[in-house]
Amino acid sequence: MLENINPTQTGAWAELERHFATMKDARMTELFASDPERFGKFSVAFQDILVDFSKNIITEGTVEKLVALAKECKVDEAIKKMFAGEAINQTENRAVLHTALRNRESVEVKVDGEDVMPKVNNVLAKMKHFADLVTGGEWKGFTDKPVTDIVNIGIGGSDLGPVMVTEALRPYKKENITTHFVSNVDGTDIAETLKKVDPETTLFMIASKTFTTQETMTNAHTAREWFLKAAGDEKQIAKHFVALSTNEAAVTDFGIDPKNMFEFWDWVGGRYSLWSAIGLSIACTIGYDNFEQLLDGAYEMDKHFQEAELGENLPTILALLGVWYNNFYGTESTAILPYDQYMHRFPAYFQQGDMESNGKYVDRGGKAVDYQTGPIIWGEPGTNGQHAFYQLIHQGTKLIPCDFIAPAISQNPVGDHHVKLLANFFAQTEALMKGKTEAEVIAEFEQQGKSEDEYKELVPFKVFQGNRPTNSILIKKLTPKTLGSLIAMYEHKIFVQGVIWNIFSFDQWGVELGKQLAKNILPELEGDEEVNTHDASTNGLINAFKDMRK
Ligand SMILES: O=P(O)(O)OC[C@H]1O[C@](O)(CO)[C@@H](O)[C@@H]1O
Repeated sequence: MLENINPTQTGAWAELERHFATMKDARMTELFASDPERFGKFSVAFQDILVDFSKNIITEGTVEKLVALAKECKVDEAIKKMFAGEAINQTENRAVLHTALRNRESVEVKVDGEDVMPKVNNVLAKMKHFADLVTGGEWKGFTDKPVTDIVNIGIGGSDLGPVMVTEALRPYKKENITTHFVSNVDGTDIAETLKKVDPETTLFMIASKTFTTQETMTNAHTAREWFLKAAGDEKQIAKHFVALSTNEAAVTDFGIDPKNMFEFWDWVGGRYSLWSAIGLSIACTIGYDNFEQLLDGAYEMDKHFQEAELGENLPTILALLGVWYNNFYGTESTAILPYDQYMHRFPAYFQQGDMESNGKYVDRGGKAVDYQTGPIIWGEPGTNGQHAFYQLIHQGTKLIPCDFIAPAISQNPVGDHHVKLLANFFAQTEALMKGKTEAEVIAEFEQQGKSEDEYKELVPFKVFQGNRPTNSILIKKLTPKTLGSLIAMYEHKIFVQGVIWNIFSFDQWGVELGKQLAKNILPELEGDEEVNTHDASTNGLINAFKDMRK
């Protein structure tokens, strides 16, 4: 059980409020000018990852007070409880053990008195065997041809993780396998994918923790019909359909042989499941050895998270900086900006990871909170974002803390692309911090030989206030291992924030209402009768939809 601690009632919070009053007008440029050691003090190197958080509106006192808040909110105890398999997902009475899936030394982890590691390792061994057959061209279809295409059908955590990782690790892709992802219930998604593949050489992975999700089951049934039209015999399903799930009964009902089911367990949250059997599409795309490297990287970060002092602990530091802006500066969103094209789905992945975890207004005591919880997460790869939304980050009225992520070594060292990309990466965080003063704008005009009359009206538009906070996360190279560490770092950041905000980060009741109402509406869309069971807007829209289809 995690304790019910209102963070705003702690001594550390009151201390932070007082401290904020002294910090709200602080300028980062001045903090840098007054401390030549600032970069060293506010950066942490972890293996091939360097996190520089010196471009934040903080002093050593800020960090001390934030760490005191983490301590008062019992973050250290919460970490121990999570890793030990306590049922910290209290509203579902479940342990939270995605960390056991990458527990590479197989240290015993007990759930209800049973060590889960033997079954974790059994599934990993089964995944390895299967992935080796697929990538080795030995898994054959109903006409005895090797599989060339995988279609992963899943949504949310059963889609975004595998999509993000297979995209991020595209340079490690096996040449003989092409992987596709279908998630949306919009028929266009599956229809367009099926146009690209051949039933004789396609393997479908039905990825669903519950095996009841409407979108996934609808797409899975469409794929099954499409396949059977070509194969003509249900017995062939075994060669072309596997299930990644916790629900053996529903998998069997669907017609998939349980021996083609890769199991995981209710203590793996959907948005934390890429490390489990849900990662089978990853293992079959980049090869099992690389999948294992991904697990290794996450495990290294797990150890750091458990062992490092809170003030040196990367996930905790990132979490505390987020709390500082969210709860004291009143920021509403955080941008994740990878300067790596392969990481283009990384922001979307953590949009689910963070917003489904910490988008909660009820605290662990069941009461509505009177402070802000999870931020809005968004982002796009640099430099595309620069030419789209950075204007608002630089000169808008909203303060948006940003994480900039870049590899030092490119997977595609073409000409001078990478140094140009990285020049932008460094320039943006510098510009966001320094801004440009009125005097600098005027000096620039004068250098161009412009008279005061020519420039004076333009000056205010060209001033940048600066003082906009960023973290820079520089990684040596985007490898399976560094990616594993990076993902685990963000996962644990979300966890620490949830503990401090006194919410339950591992349930997602907020997605249920829409699902229920859609179920009620579905039968009403059949037939011609006018619908009048809802509010006037919903009735009006449904009836207009029916009219349009006449
Ligand atoms: O894997 P499942 O059970 O199909 O669920 C898919 C997704 O649906 C949710 O339950 C809600 O959107 C997510 O948490 C989950 O990742």
